[in-house]
Amino acid sequence: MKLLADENMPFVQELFGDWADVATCPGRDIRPEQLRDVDVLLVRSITRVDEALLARAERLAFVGTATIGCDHVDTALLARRGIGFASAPGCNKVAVGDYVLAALLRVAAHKDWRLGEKTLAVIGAGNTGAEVARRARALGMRVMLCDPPLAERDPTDFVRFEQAMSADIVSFHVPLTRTGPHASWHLLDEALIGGLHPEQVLINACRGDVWDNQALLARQQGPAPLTLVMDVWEHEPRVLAPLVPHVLIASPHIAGYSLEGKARGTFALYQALCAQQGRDTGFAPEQLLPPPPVAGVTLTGVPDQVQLERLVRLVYDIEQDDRAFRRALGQPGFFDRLRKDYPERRELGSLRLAGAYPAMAGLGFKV
Ligand SMILES: NC(=O)C1=CN([C@@H]2O[C@H](COP(=O)(O)OP(=O)(O)OC[C@H]3O[C@@H](n4cnc5c(N)ncnc54)[C@H](O)[C@@H]3O)[C@@H](O)[C@H]2O)C=CC1
Ligand SMILES: O=C(O)C(=O)[C@H](O)COP(=O)(O)O
Repeated sequence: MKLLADENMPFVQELFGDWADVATCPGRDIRPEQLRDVDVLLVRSITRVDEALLARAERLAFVGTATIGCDHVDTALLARRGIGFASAPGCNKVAVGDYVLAALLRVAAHKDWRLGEKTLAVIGAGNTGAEVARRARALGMRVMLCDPPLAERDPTDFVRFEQAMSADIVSFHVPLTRTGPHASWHLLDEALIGGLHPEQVLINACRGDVWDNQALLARQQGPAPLTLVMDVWEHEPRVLAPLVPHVLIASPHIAGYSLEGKARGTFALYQALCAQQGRDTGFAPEQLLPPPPVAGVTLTGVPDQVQLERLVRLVYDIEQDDRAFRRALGQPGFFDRLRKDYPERRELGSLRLAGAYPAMAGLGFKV
């Protein structure tokens, strides 16, 4: 069995090496001719799996994407051609929660805000949105959820989009869709951007095209800019460079890049391929992980917001990501290079807190 995988997918050798002939290559460079004799293709979000890519893939029996988002895969085409498909729902949701928590604490320090006095709206209350909501509640924030597709089934817990957009902080967690009643392409459009209050904070850790980046630039260059946290960008890997100086935290689509999240992603594909081939799964994803660099901390009291930020930074330093992004901006291929060379990052749950109050578990720590 020949397996071709994106070179940025860890643990492929460990999981598939003894039953497949494994080759890897950069995800953006996979060409149709490379797939001629490939049985299994494992990709990440940067490989567009469509008619053109699969033109010569006569043996292909399985495609897996080690990601939550599937907007890069023509799943209808795979179904038509009888090619098995799997993604990794929820694999890196915890990492996205950690990223947004780190961002919230940075924003609060920057604006001299007490988060417990602020409202946060989550647009898209699925796996990643729920992780963010859980952390925000643990910070004492008032949380609004906006998810029209879920609200159609049961409106009880949801607010309308217009109300959500009035929150102090609005965090976006929707899949990228271009058609249908809940299409999310440019969900944040020029008209909406123009109507926001200058004190508001917007966070995008889902897909770049959900925000109109040109319209945002126009707003940021005007007299009343917003506070922005951007992990994802329209037209990645290209970035609208003039926007970056107007963004408080800028990162190269790494919100989900914890080692645990990546391990879960590859493992989900391993499980799906084992199921397709009637093979037993011999591993647990935890077995793939090395011990965390910092395993435990003993607290002597309830940490305040500043101490909490320090505690988060012991595991994940979002400012380091921001600095690396700004340093590299403009260099050829900088976006993909930062992602490829991304330092090993662990989830907050890898840190055990002794003496912690129970709400710390809501923030993602192990207590
Ligand atoms: N920056 C990063 O590293 C990462 C980005 N992502 C992106 O985040 C997206 C969301 O991930 P999950 O929460 O795991 O997906 P999910 O499928 O669990 O949840 C998405 C939610 O959005 C809702 N939704 C759909 N259209 C909407 C609209 N127009 N307005 C409001 N809500 C809407 C859905 O009903 C669903 O509940 C993924 O599709 C992916 O594109 C995911 C992981 C990492
Ligand atoms: O899971 C998703 O969806 C994501 O956005 C991934 O975390 C992005 O990772 P890559 O697939 O682009 O490496």
